[in-house]
Amino acid sequence: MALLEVKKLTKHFGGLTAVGDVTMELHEGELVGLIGPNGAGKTTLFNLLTGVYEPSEGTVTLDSNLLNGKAPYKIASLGLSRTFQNIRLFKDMTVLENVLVGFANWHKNHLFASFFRLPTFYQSEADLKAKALELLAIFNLEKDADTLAKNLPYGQQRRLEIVRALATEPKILFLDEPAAGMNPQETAELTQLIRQIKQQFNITIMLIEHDMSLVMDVTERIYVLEYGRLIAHGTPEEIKNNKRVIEAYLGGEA
Ligand SMILES: Nc1ncnc2c1ncn2[C@@H]1O[C@H](COP(=O)(O)OP(=O)(O)OP(=O)(O)O)[C@@H](O)[C@H]1O
Repeated sequence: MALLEVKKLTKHFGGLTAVGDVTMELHEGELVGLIGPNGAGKTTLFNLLTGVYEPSEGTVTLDSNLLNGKAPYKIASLGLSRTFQNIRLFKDMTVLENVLVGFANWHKNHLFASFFRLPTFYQSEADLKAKALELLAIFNLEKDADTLAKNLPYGQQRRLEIVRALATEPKILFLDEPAAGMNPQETAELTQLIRQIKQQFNITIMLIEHDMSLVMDVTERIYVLEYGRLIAHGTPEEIKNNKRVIEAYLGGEA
């Protein structure tokens, strides 16, 4: 059974159907791409999956839990984590503090564990700090632990955002245009980082990205949206050669 099941998901904004009748599945450990021209509905779809928007129609199910109508923090605590198109770090906090906030949000939502003093909750602050530093070390940010987030170079801020999203130990990580604004070297490092996350954490990742070489390089399957509708689904090779997809992109740029 799929980890995440999306059935006939639809979102209307007034007369506009931003996402229409989208059906898709994510399986455990997969790295899946979500592409489409500007305004195709990619971010709206992420917002529907993470509870920012309520669907007009359709269902989202994670591990047999229906997510419709649940608040974003609740959905996060069930195992969905995301990054945003525009960096949303606590810029005046240190790198380490940003990761600790990730932990804090997650623990706050595990009241059951807290109440019964399960080990997942009752770790001391020192333990959490050690765990945060461990995570930072995996992503080569440990040396910057005490640096204010705003003083990190752009590429590393994006990297930190991903680390913070991982701090909640998600089952699925949604990355919304992680390469936006990056230079080629930063994009190459990001490609490596995404591969590393998949290998080391074995989580499911869904990636929205306009950088086609990055998407084609790292993903196993790709869904393509245009005007809110799924127009294609397949391996990177299949998508690269799909006439309908090529038309959508050429049309979008014309
Ligand atoms: N809150 C909103 N209210 C009204 N319309 C919206 C809202 N959010 C998105 N839209 C519209 O829905 C459509 C899909 O937008 P969305 O941002 O999901 O596309 P996208 O594929 O992520 O685009 P991009 O690649 O440019 O980020 C667009 O026409 C957009 O203007």
